[in-house]
Amino acid sequence: MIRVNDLSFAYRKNKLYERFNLQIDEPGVYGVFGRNGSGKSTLLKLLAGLLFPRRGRIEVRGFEPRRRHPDFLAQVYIVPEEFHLPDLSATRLAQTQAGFYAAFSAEAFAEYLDIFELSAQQTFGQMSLGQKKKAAMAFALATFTPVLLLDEPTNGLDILGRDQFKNIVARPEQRSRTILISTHQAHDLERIMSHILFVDSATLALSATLPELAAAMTMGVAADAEALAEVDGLIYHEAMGEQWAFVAENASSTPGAVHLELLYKALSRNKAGVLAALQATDQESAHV
Ligand SMILES: Nc1ncnc2c1ncn2[C@@H]1O[C@H](COP(=O)(O)OP(=O)(O)OP(=O)(O)O)[C@@H](O)[C@H]1O
Repeated sequence: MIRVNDLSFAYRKNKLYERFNLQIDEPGVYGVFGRNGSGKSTLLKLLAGLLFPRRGRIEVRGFEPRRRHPDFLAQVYIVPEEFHLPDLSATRLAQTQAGFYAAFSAEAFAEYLDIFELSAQQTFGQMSLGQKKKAAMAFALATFTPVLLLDEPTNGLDILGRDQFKNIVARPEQRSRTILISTHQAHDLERIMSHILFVDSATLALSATLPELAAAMTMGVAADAEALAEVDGLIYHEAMGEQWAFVAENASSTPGAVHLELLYKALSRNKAGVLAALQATDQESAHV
């Protein structure tokens, strides 16, 4: 469905991706993580055909995004972190733009606006920043394009708005889509993610499902240094007052707890340890 082979991309002399590979074959909610400036927004724009690779090949649902074929544009919807909405009401937006997306659902749009507590008649010019973001998201989610790319979707949303967003993404009608979400709100969004992608140093450092991560690692809090010393296979730990948060290899056959913020820190500080844990479970399951 999405294939990136040997991608190189640079903004003038600023090399961002070098021999980058990514393969996505199944629908799901993919969390795209990485440090500031690691290239998450750039990756989403490359997949949407808004930027062009310098080298390598990108394929999304059989199309090369850079060609911007109309059939490709009808299948992929992106909400960049910064976007512009014309000064229209939601109703008018649907009338003017829904026609581009064959599976757009006016009923779902109305329902999502309702969940976000927005009026379909109010114009975007009269909305706050967070309300505009919700309106853009409601439209994007109602397009039902097979591929949906959301850059920092919960930035600027209040606590209830974040819950509303999560509830919509988790609804059954969204399940057949491939949704890529670039975010730093790991803790906030971990409940809805099925896969994790981690971009680091111009490469894809990690691509795993949540069950794979839970089989390979466990994450939690040890009451004190003594308790931490008893944790086998430590990959990462950090002080939290008297307590210690940790990521460790999961030696048991029951899934460990996954906390994406801790995983993110472990990947940033000890990528080799995380990858070794994943590889170890890979080999174990290959022997079953
Ligand atoms: N239009 C541009 N022109 C030149 N350089 C750019 C441009 N957009 C981004 N960059 C640079 O490319 C790098 C990656 O930017 P990008 O926005 O893709 O990162 P990101 O992972 O989404 O970051 P953040 O987490 O801060 O949103 C950064 O070093 C940034 O300065």
